[in-house]
Order: sequence, then structure tokens, then C-alpha cells
Amino acid sequence: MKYEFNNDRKFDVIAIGRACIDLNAAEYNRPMEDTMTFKKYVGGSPINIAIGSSKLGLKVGFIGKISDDQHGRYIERYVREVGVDTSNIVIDDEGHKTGLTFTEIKSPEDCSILMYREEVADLYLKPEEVHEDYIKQAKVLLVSGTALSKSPSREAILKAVSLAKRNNVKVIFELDYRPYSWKSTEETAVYYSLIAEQSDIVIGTRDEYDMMEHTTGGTNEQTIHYLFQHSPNLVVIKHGVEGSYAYAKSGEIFKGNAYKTKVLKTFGAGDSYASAFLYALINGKDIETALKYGSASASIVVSKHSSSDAMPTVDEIEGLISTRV
Ligand SMILES: Nc1ncnc2c1ncn2[C@@H]1O[C@H](COP(=O)(O)OP(=O)(O)O)[C@@H](O)[C@H]1O
Ligand SMILES: O=C(O)C[C@@H](O)[C@H](O)C(=O)COP(=O)(O)O
Repeated sequence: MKYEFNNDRKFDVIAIGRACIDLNAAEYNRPMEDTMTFKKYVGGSPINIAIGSSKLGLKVGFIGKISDDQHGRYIERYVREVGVDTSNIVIDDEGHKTGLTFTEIKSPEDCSILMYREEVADLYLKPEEVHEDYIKQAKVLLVSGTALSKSPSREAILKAVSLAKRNNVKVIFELDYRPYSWKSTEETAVYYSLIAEQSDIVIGTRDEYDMMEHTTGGTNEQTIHYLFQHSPNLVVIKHGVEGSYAYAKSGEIFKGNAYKTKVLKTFGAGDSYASAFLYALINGKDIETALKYGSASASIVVSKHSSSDAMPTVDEIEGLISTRV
């Protein structure tokens, strides 16, 4: 089964949300308390997906707000140099700062992230900084759930989604749940459901769907029963190293298996998965193949140090797929 997009658009994807900084432990296999050096990368789920998609050859734009300082300038330059259009990245003029994510690599299986997200510039994106002329040039608007956690970013996202729908731009909602940004799980569930119901494709982990449904131990069947009563016609549910499923509204179910690798750290899997899944769908591959691209990309990124700079090329992804039948 293939997915249809509007082909007469300048951008394949415009992502909206945070562009921040990851500081990844340079020393492995120890707790953060004992980690003395960290390596800097651009980070933040939606910008990681934008970077990954751009490295795969998609035409990508980004809407977000960055700090007016060295970190903001570093982010803008890096993103521009990997080919992402930065014309709609707004520079904060109210003194807000770049969000920082420290990562801890205790072992390949035991990793965690520690986010510093007080008064971060990305959550101060205003609705008036989201422009219809830009969004209408895209095939896909990729929305990050974290951007819904606080106003005015929340309203900026609501506006972007409504502009996308008005202009026949497919809305892909990456649930991207980060507890640090939210006041309560009730609030998360309200806004996640609101956007998921209006989206064309929803992507998330099983736990993230539980968050959206405000439940624990939910099943994929319950999730698709709920979402297929609304706009989504494709729902992707990720189960970590157990692989992932794509459910089509037509009733078809596709399974994507993870590609085993020598894991360095676990974070970065979801963002690399999303960018390659998107690349494949937009390039007319069927859903089963798109799941392979996503899984292969994730497998490559978990074997490397960063979540953004490590995003693979098409050759690397296809090379990995061809070696595993
Ligand atoms: N340890 C791993 N080794 C290889 N692939 C993995 C591993 N963990 C995750 N993946 C791949 O990445 C995809 C997304 O991972 P998951 O952990 O579910 O998402 P997220 O990173 O968003 O929490 C999985 O469906 C799988 O294909
Ligand atoms: O999303 C963030 O703000 C942090 C990321 O840049 C970080 O690399 C990460 O946690 C990636 O997460 P994942 O792809 O969802 O595993």
C-alpha cells in the first residue's frame, strides 16, 4: 500500500517545534554524576527529523524559535548547512534560552536524558510567527507533541495545523512525549487527542499512545479503533527493539522488525526512524518498505554517538536493508 501526497509543492516536509542542543556523554558506561565531558550536537526531536530527512535528500523547512545567542546561532548554521530551509526560524527577542538535553550512557541498554527546559525559546513561538504562505508550500507538516505543552507555542501549533488542513498539506503528528515540559498528564491527553484527531498520520511509541489516551496498558487495537473514527488513516506504533506496526484505515497491518546492531545508546531511535519512514513514503515506497527504511535508519543511529549528526544517507540505509532479508 502506498500513500499519496501533493506533488506540486516546493517542500517535502516542513517541521515545527524545537531546535535545541544535546550534550551527549563523551564517556560511556557510567552515570552522569561521573561523566566529565559532553559533546555538543543540535538536538530536539523535530529538528532531528528535519536534519535526517534533509540528509536523505528531502526538501525540508523548519518553523521554530531559537535563542539570540551563541547556541541559537550554532543551531541555525548547522541546520542551514545540512540543507534545511531556515527562513522561518524566528530569533527570540525576549531573552529566552536554548533548551539543553544532557544524555547519560550507563550502558547500551540503560540510557537516559536530562532536559533543561525552563523558559526555553522554542515554547515562545507565537501564532503570528507561523505563516500560511510558508506552510502551503509543503507536502507534509510534521508536528511535535512537545510543542503543545505550553502557550504561546501551543497556539502556534494549532494555527499551523489549521493552515495545513486548509491548504491540503498532510499533517503528521509525532507524539514526542517529554514529561519535563508538561504540567499534568490530563493536559497532555487533551492536547494530544485534539491534534491526533485532526492528523493524517500519527507516529508514537506504545507508551506515548497511552499518554494520549490517558490510560496504562492500552492496546494497539484500542488506539486504532479510536483514531480511525477521526482524520488519521495511518497509525504507526513503535515498540522499541521489538519493532513497530503501521495500521492503515483500510484494515491492512504491516510489521517492521528492528535490525539488530551493536548499540551505543538507545536515544535517537525514534527521530531517525521518523525521518527515514517519511523519506520512503514521500518517495512513493509502500508502507512495508517505509517501515524497513525507518527501522534501518534507527539501527544505524543507535550504533552512533549523536541523534542528529549521525543521521544516515540513503545508501547506508539501503545497504543495511540489502544485507538482511
Ligand atoms: N536497540 C535497538 N536496536 C535496533 N533498533 C532499535 C533499537 N531500539 C529501537 N530500534 C528501532 O527504532 C524504532 C523506534 O524505537 P523506539 O524505542 O520504539 O522509539 P523512541 O526512540 O521514539 O522511543 C524501533 O521500531 C526499532 O526499529
Ligand atoms: O528530543 C530532544 O529534545 C532530545 C533529542 O535530541 C535526543 O537526542 C533524544 O532524546 C532523541 O530521542 P528519540 O529519538 O525519541 O529516542
